Amino acid sequence: PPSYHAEFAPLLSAIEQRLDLASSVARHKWAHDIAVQAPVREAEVLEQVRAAASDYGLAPERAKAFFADQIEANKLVQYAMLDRWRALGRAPQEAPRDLSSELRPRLDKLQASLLFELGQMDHQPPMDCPRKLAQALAARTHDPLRHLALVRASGQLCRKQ
Ligand SMILES: O=C(O)C(=O)C[C@]1(C(=O)O)C=C[C@@H](O)C=C1
Repeated sequence: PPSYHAEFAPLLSAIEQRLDLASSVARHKWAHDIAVQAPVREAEVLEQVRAAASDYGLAPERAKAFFADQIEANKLVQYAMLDRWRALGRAPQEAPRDLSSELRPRLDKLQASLLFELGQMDHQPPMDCPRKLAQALAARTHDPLRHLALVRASGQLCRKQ
């Protein structure tokens, strides 16, 4: 049993929780015909994590780079979902959840656990990080989009500098 990559589990779970909101964000953007890219909001998120970084033993630039990857992964999933819905000519029936009153606050709430788990990992970096991470990602999902999103989100995990 591949328990040797268990050390990645808490951080990857936190990453996945944030990615799980991407399709709801895309659903809102489809309903209101809003662009995926929201530069002002991105700058706000990155500034928030820079400011919070030291509470988790992280350098501001490390926290920022990690979150820039989370945002890129989120957009990857959003673009993929919108592409599917355009091809089908419709999105799922579910009522869209509101971006500013519901979804962004939920994304904000996940910041703490992501920074905490990144801090834990950086405090004790796994040996042979890139290979173990790849194995952990492979074991985590068989969904191609989800796998790609996780690869993007963890792109700089093993590169502390
Ligand atoms: O808040 C949004 O509009 C999102 O799409 C979420 C998010 C993020 O991952 O935080 C992703 C893309 C946007 O450019 C800004 C922020």
